[in-house]
Amino acid sequence: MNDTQHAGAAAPLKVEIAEKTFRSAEDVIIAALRGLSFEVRQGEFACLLGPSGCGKTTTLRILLGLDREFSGSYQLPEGGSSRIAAVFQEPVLLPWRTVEQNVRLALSRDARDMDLDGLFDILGLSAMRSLYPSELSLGLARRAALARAFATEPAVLLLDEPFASLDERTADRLRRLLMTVWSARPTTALMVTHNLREALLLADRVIVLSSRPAHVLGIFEVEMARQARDTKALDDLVSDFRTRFP
Ligand SMILES: Nc1ncnc2c1ncn2[C@@H]1O[C@H](COP(=O)(O)OP(=O)(O)OP(=O)(O)O)[C@@H](O)[C@H]1O
Repeated sequence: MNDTQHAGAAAPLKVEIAEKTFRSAEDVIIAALRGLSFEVRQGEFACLLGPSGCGKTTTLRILLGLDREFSGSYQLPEGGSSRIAAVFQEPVLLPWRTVEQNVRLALSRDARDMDLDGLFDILGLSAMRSLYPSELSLGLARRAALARAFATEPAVLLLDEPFASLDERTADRLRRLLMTVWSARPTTALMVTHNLREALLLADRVIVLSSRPAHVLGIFEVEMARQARDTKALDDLVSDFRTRFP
């Protein structure tokens, strides 16, 4: 049994998943999540950090309404022109539409003509608006996917390892672009990652998950201002983190 509630814009994203199981091809029951409970406050950037296969993507799929076979409940804040936006590892762009058309198609009809200059500018996409997805590098395609997600001004933004399989320089540039666009348009955000440094660079709070079946081991608050998180500061944050979560 599950239950989805919608709360006011100031309400947190609240997750209370009692259990989520899968049945394997060999008919074995696999418990992916058990007693998973956490909140993301309004306007906060949180990371879900956990080992490979612990149930992170499963959690996002439940929040996106793509998987309703679980016991428990969750509550999504409301607001924005769309309630929820998602950015996945693979930026699912329509190949026969330009970058700009891909972004505008995500908008509600009455917002289709909105001014997107500022958003394209922040993401360094101004010169790529009329390109087609096949003409974009992987990094540019991810930027287009971020533009599409932020353009809808969602009440919640879910990101599933959006920088995976990029070379480290491109990934780092994109992380910084994400922070610039997020700071310009603060949005309640939950990002899945298994990259500790990435989580400590981006997040206000890191929600640390156990191995499968996932539950919360603890919360690591990153109290340092984002501009101060340079290489040395990140090394210190990593060692603080390792002291708490060996
Ligand atoms: N449709 C499915 N059928 C059976 N088992 C599944 C299914 N989807 C996920 N699982 C299993 O549930 C567990 C959690 O999977 P999930 O993809 O949520 O993990 P994850 O934390 O996102 O992993 P990663 O970091 O490697 O992407 C894994 O053991 C996975 O094999």
